[in-house]
Amino acid sequence: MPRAWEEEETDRGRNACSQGAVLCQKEGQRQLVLTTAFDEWTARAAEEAGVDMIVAWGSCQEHSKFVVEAVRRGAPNTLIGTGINPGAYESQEKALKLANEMRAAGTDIIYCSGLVPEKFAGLARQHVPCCGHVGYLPVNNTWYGGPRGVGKTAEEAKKVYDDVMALEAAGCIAVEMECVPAKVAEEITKRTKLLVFSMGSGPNCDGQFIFSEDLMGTNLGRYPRHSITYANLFTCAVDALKQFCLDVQSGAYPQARHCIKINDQEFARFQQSLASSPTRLDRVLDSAPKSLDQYDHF
Ligand SMILES: Nc1nc(=O)c2c([nH]1)NC[C@@H]1CN(c3ccc(C(=O)N[C@@H](CCC(=O)O)C(=O)O)cc3)CN21
Ligand SMILES: CC(C)C(=O)C(=O)O
Repeated sequence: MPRAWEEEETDRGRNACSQGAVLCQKEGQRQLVLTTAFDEWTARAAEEAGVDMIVAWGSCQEHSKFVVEAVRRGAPNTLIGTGINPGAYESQEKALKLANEMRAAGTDIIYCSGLVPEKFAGLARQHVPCCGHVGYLPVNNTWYGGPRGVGKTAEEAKKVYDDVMALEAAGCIAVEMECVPAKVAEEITKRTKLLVFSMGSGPNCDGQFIFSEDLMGTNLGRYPRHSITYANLFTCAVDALKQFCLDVQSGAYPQARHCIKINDQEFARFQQSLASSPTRLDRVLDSAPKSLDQYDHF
């Protein structure tokens, strides 16, 4: 018998990789693959590559909508999670309103780091699929004192476990576990119903999540220890643009095949119509100051 996710993949429509199919991963059939996309072509590349879920967001609600719409155009058949800053959820009502707007823009799962469980519960009651975030939370950076592994002491590891249980009780369907020691992440994954997406938390979760800029080599900053890089697209882009500069400067571009033709007869008629028009040089000389008197007004 085909496994749930295989069945659904034979009939690809919007959300071929549905939440139901995704939740079956909890049975350990295979690791889910997650990455980020902030534009249409990266989303298309992720979908063509077979990524299970794309996480996309912007700097504010309006920007997030714009990003999610582009990502949905690029990846019509892939599950999308939208990260929303917990600060944007001023109230329970606002949380629902924002979540609905993001779902209208094309997202499937509301992804939020640092949101208090009560607000997640409000969303879950309205059947909004939610993904929480535990371990190192960049959005709460100040409290962690910068990026670091979280859960390296028994107490801190237990706190991560408690956070996951609170998200589970609030009705979330998944959690991103960021920079938690692999052995701790494994023990917690064994004990929660939630899908656990590992970002640097080892192999024994339900999926692996790496930023697309790290995978493709377009990260302009530091590559975190957990990242892996398969291409150097930034270098490729610089090479392509550099070659264009060289070709324009040397006259190698454009060639005949880049140019639009006009038949000889039409061109001859056009030239005739210009017979009495001054040349560019005439016009430039004509517009040059005749004498310094022109600058009287200074
Ligand atoms: N390109 C990119 N990749 C990411 O993984 C990523 C982002 N951006 N932006 C938001 C957050 C920030 N993240 C980070 C950033 C740095 C570390 C970091 O410095 N990690 C340590 C290992 C920690 C430890 O061993 O205690 C490192 O040495 O890389 C971790 C997560 C993950 N996220
Ligand atoms: C997707 C986002 C919330 C993330 O994982 C991060 O910034 O670490």
